[in-house]
Amino acid sequence: MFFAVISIMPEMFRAVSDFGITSRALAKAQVVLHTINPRDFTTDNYRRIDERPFGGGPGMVMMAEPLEKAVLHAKDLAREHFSRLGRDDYHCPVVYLSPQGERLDEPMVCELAPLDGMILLCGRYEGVDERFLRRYVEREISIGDYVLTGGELPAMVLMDSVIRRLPNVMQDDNSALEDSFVDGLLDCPHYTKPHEFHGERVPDVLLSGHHANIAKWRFLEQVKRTKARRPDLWAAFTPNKEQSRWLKALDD
Ligand SMILES: NC(=O)c1ccc(NCc2cccc(O)c2)nc1
Repeated sequence: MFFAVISIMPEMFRAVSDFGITSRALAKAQVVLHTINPRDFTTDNYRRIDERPFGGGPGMVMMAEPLEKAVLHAKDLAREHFSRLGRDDYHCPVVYLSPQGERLDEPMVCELAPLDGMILLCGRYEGVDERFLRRYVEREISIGDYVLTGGELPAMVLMDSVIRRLPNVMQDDNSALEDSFVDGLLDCPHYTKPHEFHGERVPDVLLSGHHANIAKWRFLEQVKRTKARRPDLWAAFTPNKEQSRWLKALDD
């Protein structure tokens, strides 16, 4: 998967490129990451990328022109990348991370993971000149209803959530399938060694080796936890046939 991030703080992306599963995905060339600094596309001596907002008000706004040169460069990198793969039919949308965006959730991650790539625009300050956004941005995404000092952490959250769903990236591809939210419920409790921790033992069913009982126990634990913590998810949940049978047993 191809990623190009446009950011005035490209070093922040070492968090993705130098650590963990995302760095391994990069090393195995399952993921390509380019960082592009709009400052490199400025022409004045001060390398200006922001200016005071028209109409007054606090803070600064990111200017359209350096961002335009940066995004056109990102598109060139994408074209080169995919032409090396003999492909010219790729789709690599420009995505802007902002509190005004569509809320990122697991269904959206599943929708984004199959994309050929993404060009991620990380805003800072008060935001970006609207004329640039209207001309170049295809998707605006928010990771939650709060404001951060920049779009870099949201961009890394988005990248991480997508990269872990790529085939052969996780230790066990199934782990991404059994996450919280994947089946519309929160995840069940997990246990591992030691068998006893401050006198608290592991639930017997998990030591029974009886896989059907274990699956049922885990599902019912998911249900209990989702009902208690996320009634909104529980209200939207539609059980499959087997889950409906297990639920009936719960009510009996
Ligand atoms: N919730 C998010 O995904 C998110 C994204 C970015 C961000 N900060 C940069 C920024 C960018 C644009 C406007 C703006 O007001 C702030 N903060 C939070």
